[in-house]
Amino acid sequence: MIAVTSIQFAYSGEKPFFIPDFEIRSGEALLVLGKSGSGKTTLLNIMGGLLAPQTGEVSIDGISLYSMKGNALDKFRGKNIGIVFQKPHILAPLTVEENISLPRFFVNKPSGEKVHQILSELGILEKKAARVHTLSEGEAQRVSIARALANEPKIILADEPTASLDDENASIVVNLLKEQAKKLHASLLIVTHDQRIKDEIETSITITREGP
Ligand SMILES: Nc1ncnc2c1ncn2[C@@H]1O[C@H](COP(=O)(O)OP(=O)(O)OP(=O)(O)O)[C@@H](O)[C@H]1O
Repeated sequence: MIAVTSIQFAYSGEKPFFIPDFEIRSGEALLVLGKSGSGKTTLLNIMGGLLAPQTGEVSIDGISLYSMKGNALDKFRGKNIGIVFQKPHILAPLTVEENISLPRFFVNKPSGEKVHQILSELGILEKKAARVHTLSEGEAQRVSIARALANEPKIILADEPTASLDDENASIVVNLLKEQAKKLHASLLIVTHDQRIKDEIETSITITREGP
């Protein structure tokens, strides 16, 4: 479970964001909606341990994220949080399989079978030896999801995962995220302004720059 409490955040010299308190229990999903510039990616980065708020707390299973710093925070993030970025951050010189193995390598977990299982569940096993530039956008997004899931995280954060996808691929990607979150008993947060996702995930909050 992830809980966001009393967060205050402003980029230097800018006006603050209004971030409501909320929690996402294990196995549950939440959509964060809001116009462009409302602070959705900012919120995701705060929840992912990438951007410390000025005040307030993000806690994961009772552990306060920002009570940790530097290496300890990086390790905790690597082990517990899977982030699907807006643009797939996949490493071009590596194959699909190597890209998915990397996060496991960093936390000293063996790859092999687990990586095959994830690739197979996401329907990209036959692409395991492929280089990233040979993939379609839908496939690249699935690789990106596979990489976020590689360490079987407790928290899955996805930033506009369907933005560049057609209806069919958008639906496949959302359902994969939902299924995997259920299976891992993880909390899933999807940040989006894609109206198509609203039909797939019922619970949502909307953030605005002006506040309530
Ligand atoms: N590092 C930064 N320094 C200063 N301002 C920033 C920084 N990153 C983002 N911003 C500003 O903060 C606001 C919110 O950005 P953010 O990316 O969180 O919005 P968003 O809701 O995710 O937008 P979109 O839907 O377009 O991705 C924007 O006005 C943006 O220009």
